[in-house]
Amino acid sequence: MKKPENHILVIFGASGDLTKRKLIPALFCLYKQNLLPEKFAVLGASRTPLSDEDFRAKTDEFLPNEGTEEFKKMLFYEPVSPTEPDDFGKLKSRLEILGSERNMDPNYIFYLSTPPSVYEIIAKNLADQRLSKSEEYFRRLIIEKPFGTDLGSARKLNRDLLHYFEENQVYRIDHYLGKESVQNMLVTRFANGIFEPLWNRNFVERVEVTSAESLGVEERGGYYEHSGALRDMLQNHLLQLVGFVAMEPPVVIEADAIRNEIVKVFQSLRPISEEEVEKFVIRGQYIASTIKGEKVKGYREEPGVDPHSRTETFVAMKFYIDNWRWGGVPFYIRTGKKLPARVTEIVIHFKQVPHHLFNHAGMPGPVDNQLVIRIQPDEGILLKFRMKTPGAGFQAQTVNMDFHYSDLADIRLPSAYERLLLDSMQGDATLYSRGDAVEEAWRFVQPILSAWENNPHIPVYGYPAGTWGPEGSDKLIEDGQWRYPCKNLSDDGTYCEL
Ligand SMILES: NC(=O)C1=CN([C@@H]2O[C@H](COP(=O)(O)OP(=O)(O)OC[C@H]3O[C@@H](n4cnc5c(N)ncnc54)[C@H](OP(=O)(O)O)[C@@H]3O)[C@@H](O)[C@H]2O)C=CC1
Ligand SMILES: O=C1O[C@H](COP(=O)(O)O)[C@@H](O)[C@H](O)[C@H]1O
Repeated sequence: MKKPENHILVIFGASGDLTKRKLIPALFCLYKQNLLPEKFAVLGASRTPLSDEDFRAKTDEFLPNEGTEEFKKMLFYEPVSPTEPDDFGKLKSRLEILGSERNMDPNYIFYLSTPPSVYEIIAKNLADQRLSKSEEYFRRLIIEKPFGTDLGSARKLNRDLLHYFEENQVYRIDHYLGKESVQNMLVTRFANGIFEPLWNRNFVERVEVTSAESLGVEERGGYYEHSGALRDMLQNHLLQLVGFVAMEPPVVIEADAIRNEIVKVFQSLRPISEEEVEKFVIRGQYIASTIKGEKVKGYREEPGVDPHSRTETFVAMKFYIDNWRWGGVPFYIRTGKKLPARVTEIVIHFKQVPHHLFNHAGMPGPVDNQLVIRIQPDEGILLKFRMKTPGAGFQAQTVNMDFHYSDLADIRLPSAYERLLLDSMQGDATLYSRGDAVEEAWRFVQPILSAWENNPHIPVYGYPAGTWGPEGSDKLIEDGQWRYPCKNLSDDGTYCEL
């Protein structure tokens, strides 16, 4: 693979969690694979006063004990407050010094790993120093989610950023798109002749997307209280997965071609009105329970969480995509914390046969064929179909054809951040969200946010930690049930209303 052009990566918010836990380890993996540019430097920039050495030492926790010395020589630090214009003058001088010491072109990527409240001011201060645009060199801006907290703020954020940078310079990270198995969906669908003819309303009964986490909110209660599962996971990661499942074949595998198709899917999402929210959307919050004899905290007992909180830690919904391919096919999506397993998967349920030849006395009823795309863990694809049970008569049973990525010898799955960072260095925005798609996704979820805000009577159902969420989520699916990759873990699998 061709190495990216020489550049300096500036990370704002470099003293924070994401930098040490994800970004620096991802850069180290790229370094080990010899995928970083010939000449490259990382300049950490945040308010905490740190020296280069302090910054390097801070990265130790998530790097291997040995073999990192050469890599760490590429890490530098400059104290910068996003709101201090003078600091950006110093940042510019530091970039020039680093560039001339290393004989590098002034290509820059600015990674905003700060709270979103300072995205605009950082962009402005960069622009004021003439660091945002250049005729000759590349200037890119990577931003972390959340891209706004509702439709209005998302539109404002886009407008604000596009005041200083062009859309093709802005890389909005949705780390789900960096997952190998998500990208494989494109290959599975469009590099095989067997799936695409069936991938439509004529053969598909319903589509299910689950992203379950076994962890709770851990130390992020303060952030999560103002976010909840709808904003944190559904508006972005889950809808992006829907985009990949439902999109039309792009003309070419290029950023704009793929992103155009994803936007079209989002534009075709049938709007759910505020009045319909109760019918189509179920929210829940985990409550204390006992899992395998051990007491587990409820969400309201977590640090940073209001003891009367009504923030949802679980959301499930049903919706339709009103277009030629998917007209009338229900889509069901759900996500939640403190569920029985960490699993993200997409299930395509195919329609049953029109006449049940083998459905006579003593035989189990017809079962739909399912294609399960396992995003994580144990990435792979599973096809469930019926086979004759060996022996007399015509007994049928469901069997699995099961591919696991781990069966591919010598294949290491790169982390999402590794892939996405490398893509941004190559100038490839295919796996980054485009502004219009982000706004369309907010447009779709906005009535849900408004309904919850305006109608406190809409229930937040409690579900015991370690179970699959509120009972109502099962009732969303009229003819069938969610695929449960494992059973409830809670000893107390009862439901209640908060
Ligand atoms: N951590 C994660 O796993 C994920 C994080 N994200 C997103 O990434 C971004 C960074 O997250 P994370 O690293 O966890 O956050 P942290 O709070 O750990 O770090 C953010 C850094 O930004 C700086 N900062 C904090 N508040 C301000 C402020 N008001 N003005 C200027 N700088 C500030 C701080 O550095 P200093 O005080 O030194 O300036 C801090 O170290 C956020 O947008 C988050 O939503 C997205 C997905 C996952
Ligand atoms: O963006 C987020 O994603 C994580 C889940 O990511 P995964 O790669 O572990 O599936 C989630 O825990 C977090 O709340 C959310 O902000």
